[in-house]
Amino acid sequence: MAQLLKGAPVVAAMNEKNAARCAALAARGITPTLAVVRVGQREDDLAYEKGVLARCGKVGVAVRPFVLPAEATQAQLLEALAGVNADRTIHGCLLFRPLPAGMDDRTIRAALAPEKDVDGITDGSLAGVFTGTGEGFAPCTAQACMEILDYYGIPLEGKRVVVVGRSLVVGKPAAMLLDRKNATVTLCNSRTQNLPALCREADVLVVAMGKRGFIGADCIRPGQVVVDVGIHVNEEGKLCGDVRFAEAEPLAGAITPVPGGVGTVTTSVLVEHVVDAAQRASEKE
Ligand SMILES: NC(=O)C1=CN([C@@H]2O[C@H](COP(=O)(O)OP(=O)(O)OC[C@H]3O[C@@H](n4cnc5c(N)ncnc54)[C@H](OP(=O)(O)O)[C@@H]3O)[C@@H](O)[C@H]2O)C=CC1
Ligand SMILES: Nc1nc(=O)c2c([nH]1)NC[C@@H]1CN(c3ccc(C(=O)N[C@@H](CCC(=O)O)C(=O)O)cc3)C=[N+]21
Repeated sequence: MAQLLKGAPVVAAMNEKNAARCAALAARGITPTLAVVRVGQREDDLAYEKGVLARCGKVGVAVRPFVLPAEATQAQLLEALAGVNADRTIHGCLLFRPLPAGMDDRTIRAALAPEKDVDGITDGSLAGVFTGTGEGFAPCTAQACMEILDYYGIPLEGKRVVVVGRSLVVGKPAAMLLDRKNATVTLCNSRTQNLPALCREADVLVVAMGKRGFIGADCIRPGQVVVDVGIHVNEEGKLCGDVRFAEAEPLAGAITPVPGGVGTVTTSVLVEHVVDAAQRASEKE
């Protein structure tokens, strides 16, 4: 039986801290405020948005939705972002991606003011993750993995960590953050050979490949720590991860469940970044 690395206590601890910091800012007349920019009505955008609204409301972060129709042009989205950038009462911005076909992700990302990039999508934020200088913000999901490992006291220094998936949203920044903890990190991609054997060598296995149930018992060494970042909906309409939980759980030493794991912590990291951004902005005034 593996230890369950549930998100709930991590979220509770982060909520408490975020709420206290919000109250301190409110006493100075500042309401940390997040702009949520969405193009169209994609289902997983809406699911994430719902979680963000609930979590923000709970700790005292205001949310300003900017919703554009699915057929909006790139110029219209750039205009919305310019409005977000110019508005001094907005401290952070969450832009749902992937963007509709026909919009250039790079152009759009570059349009967001780096100091409002609480989701870590601009090159400036990612450079900060790379250099460890603390400028910008790390992508929330990558940081959520770290928050869980930290909360449960999972040792990383000198440990072998295998990260499966190298997207800029999760895998690559997670590898950088793990490296910063002096773990020995192996970063895998779709061309990686002998993935199961490689996975079994890890002390900590982080899975962010976007393939439902891809990781099974053949990839797990008894006692391993498994962090499952994947979020999918199965045939029964239930949330599940990239890891086949029923197979992995009896082998693993500790494992994050889906639902109730990394995904729940992601929103708390986002909220923390908004509070950080509001605090930084207030210190500049
Ligand atoms: N918990 C949360 O809050 C969040 C969860 N997610 C979930 O995390 C998962 C990953 O998301 P994201 O990073 O955006 O996904 P992407 O599709 O952008 O990236 C997937 C990565 O996995 C790699 N990969 C795919 N197949 C294999 C394979 N057979 N062996 C090794 N590597 C492979 C790809 O390699 P290559 O580069 O070679 O193509 C790629 O680097 C998804 O399930 C998503 O829903 C995402 C964001 C937030
Ligand atoms: N710029 C950007 N950043 C994202 O992080 C991003 C995005 N765009 N576009 C959409 C996808 C999808 N995504 C989800 C995250 C959590 C849940 C989710 O269901 N969360 C539950 C918990 C899930 C669980 O229990 O594991 C919750 O917050 O309560 C769903 C979807 C983020 N995304």
